[in-house]
Amino acid sequence: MTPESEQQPETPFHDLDRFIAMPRLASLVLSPDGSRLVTTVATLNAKATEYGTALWEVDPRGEQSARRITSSAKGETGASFLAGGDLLFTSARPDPEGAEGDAAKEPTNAIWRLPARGGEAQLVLSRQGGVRSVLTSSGAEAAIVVADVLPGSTDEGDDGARRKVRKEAKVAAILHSGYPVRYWDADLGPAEPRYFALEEQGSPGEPLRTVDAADRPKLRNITPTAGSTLRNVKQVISPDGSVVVTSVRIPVGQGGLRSILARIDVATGERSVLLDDPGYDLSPGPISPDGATLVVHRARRTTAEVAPQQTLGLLPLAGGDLLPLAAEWDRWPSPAAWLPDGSAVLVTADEEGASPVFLIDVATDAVTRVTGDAASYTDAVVAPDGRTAYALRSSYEFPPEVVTIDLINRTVAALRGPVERPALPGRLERVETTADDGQLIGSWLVLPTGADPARPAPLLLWIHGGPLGSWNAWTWRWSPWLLAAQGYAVLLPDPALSTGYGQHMIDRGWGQWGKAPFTDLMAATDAVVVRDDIDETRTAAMGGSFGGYMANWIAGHTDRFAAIVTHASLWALDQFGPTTDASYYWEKEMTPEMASDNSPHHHVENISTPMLVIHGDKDYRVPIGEGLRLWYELLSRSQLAVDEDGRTDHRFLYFPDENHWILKPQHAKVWYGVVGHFLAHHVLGNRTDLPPELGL
Ligand SMILES: CSCC[C@H](NC=O)C(=O)N[C@@H](C)C(=O)N[C@@H](CO)C(=O)O
Repeated sequence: MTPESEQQPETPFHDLDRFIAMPRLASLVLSPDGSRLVTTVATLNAKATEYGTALWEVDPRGEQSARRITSSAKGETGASFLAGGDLLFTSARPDPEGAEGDAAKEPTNAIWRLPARGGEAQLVLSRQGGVRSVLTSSGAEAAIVVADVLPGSTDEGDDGARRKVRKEAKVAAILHSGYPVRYWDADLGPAEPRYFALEEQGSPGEPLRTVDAADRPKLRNITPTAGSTLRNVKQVISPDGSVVVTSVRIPVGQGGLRSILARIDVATGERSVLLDDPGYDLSPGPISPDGATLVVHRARRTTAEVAPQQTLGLLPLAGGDLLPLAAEWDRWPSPAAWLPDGSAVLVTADEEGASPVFLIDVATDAVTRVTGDAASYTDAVVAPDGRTAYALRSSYEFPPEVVTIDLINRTVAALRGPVERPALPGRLERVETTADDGQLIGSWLVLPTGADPARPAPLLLWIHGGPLGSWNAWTWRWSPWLLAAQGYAVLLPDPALSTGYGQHMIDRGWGQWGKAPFTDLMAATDAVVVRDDIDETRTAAMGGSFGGYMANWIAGHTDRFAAIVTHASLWALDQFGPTTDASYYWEKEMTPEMASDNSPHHHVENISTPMLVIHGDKDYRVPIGEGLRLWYELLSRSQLAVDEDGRTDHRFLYFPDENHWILKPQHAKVWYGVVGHFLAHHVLGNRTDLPPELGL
């Protein structure tokens, strides 16, 4: 323990067990009448090895305390209100009305319904292949189910029989003829997503009754011939439930894919192309309350010379041209909801280290910033009065919480949610510096309690991933407060390629990762190490994913840091391109020459800084080959001395059963424990214990 931390009041960030046990809030849905808000809370199980989720209700008026409304060992998620007020959700919990022998079946995600009038949740629908998600319409008692089917199956019974054959033969093999074959940490296939209409028994609003399995609602496949085109795409349903608009990913030859928009008639399954623009990948935003207009999100398709750009448009669903929406606004908006009178669209967009809520007037294109604080908003929903919105809000000072937003007065207030804000072991400051080309570089600086000129804090430079992102929201994955609790200051800069600073910030780093992103990071570091509350002689750099790429690049280009931590990092760009799960994306990011010019592995001989390499074997985005090659090349070619046992000061923390993220709570503890140990040794000169769970 450092002298600094001994004097700090205890916070959950001083104890990894308390940190992983903090409940985590995600998602927010509002009932169509605006009277009920439902969120999801993840809590740690008794063995501290897994998170389970439950649904909680939050009073939109802020009067009542939040209350838990579901409970089961398997957890609940995917909440969505039916027009009449009943709540659908998904869960792999057992059916209390199930037949004998059901308990022995492998649990799959099924659809459950919690009646608005109270009472127990009832199983609505379960199928052998499980259910991915449910979409409900706001104005009619209609629901669409997204679920996977084996492509050759003729109906639900046949799908079940084919699954049984695979399962009993213990076959996991997948025969592919197209691309992609993996996504983040999931193997794609052999099943493919389909959309189903949920054919209800009984009339909307009719009191629920306990129904026999045979009488339960049925699924009607409305996309039987979709092939693999609906994998990992977004879809929306019209307010009257008659139309689904979806992205469709079409092959464009040689492993490439692009997204167009299709309209599916729910009654007939008839599908038509709504919008196809070879220059853009398209995804659907919300449909206007009158059902006439779709918000379209357009992501410009890149080349090595043309950087990405994201814009919105309005598309008449009855046919017509796409009308750009706020095209002159130099931000990348994510559409969230329409105002009930159809006059404006509520969006969020990264902006200078925050992600505020904005309103775009559809008649004038005028953009109004609604939330003024330096926080990030997600899951925004609008109440039927059109004056109030609700959202999840977080920042580097607090994890997600439920807030109410007054759209007229532009004020925000926290509601009585299921979780409290934790005490922090320090404070947050916004700092800025100017790069050589005049670009302003903004950063968040976490300062540990007690840092002052008499006791300057050691500094950790943390580099975000993407690279198209920004340090602007709370993350459980890289919490700077755990390091602040150990006495470190943590610098969170937004270099070139970060979002929220205009298109120029993207353009100046595109295809040149080793140039402006690197020099911006160094400029941000230079600007804080001159502070008298920071100790310039004790610094380290860390990053994950693209941030890990940057950490590797830094290692080969400067010895200013005492240690470097590189997690799930890109090392050799020539091999990364064809082995990542989305090579077609990478192909449009750099030419082979640019990849070679910007590849950290060419600079391994310059590396003289101890590096902690961290990688998960199930990482399909940055495949394990990057970590393995980095590790071997560090040992065989970097400048660090090797002792007679073949050991250097480099370390490799390998997770055989984790992916791009470290998800298991016990592994998150090991991650933070090993990182803390490595930094204490190389930055502070302290010997600390390794996590006992490593068994060393
Ligand atoms: C397949 S090429 C990279 C696509 C994407 N880049 C977008 O900016 C991406 O996934 N990059 C990862 C290498 C990465 O840095 N991921 C970030 C953000 O998800 C991370 O923090 O993991």
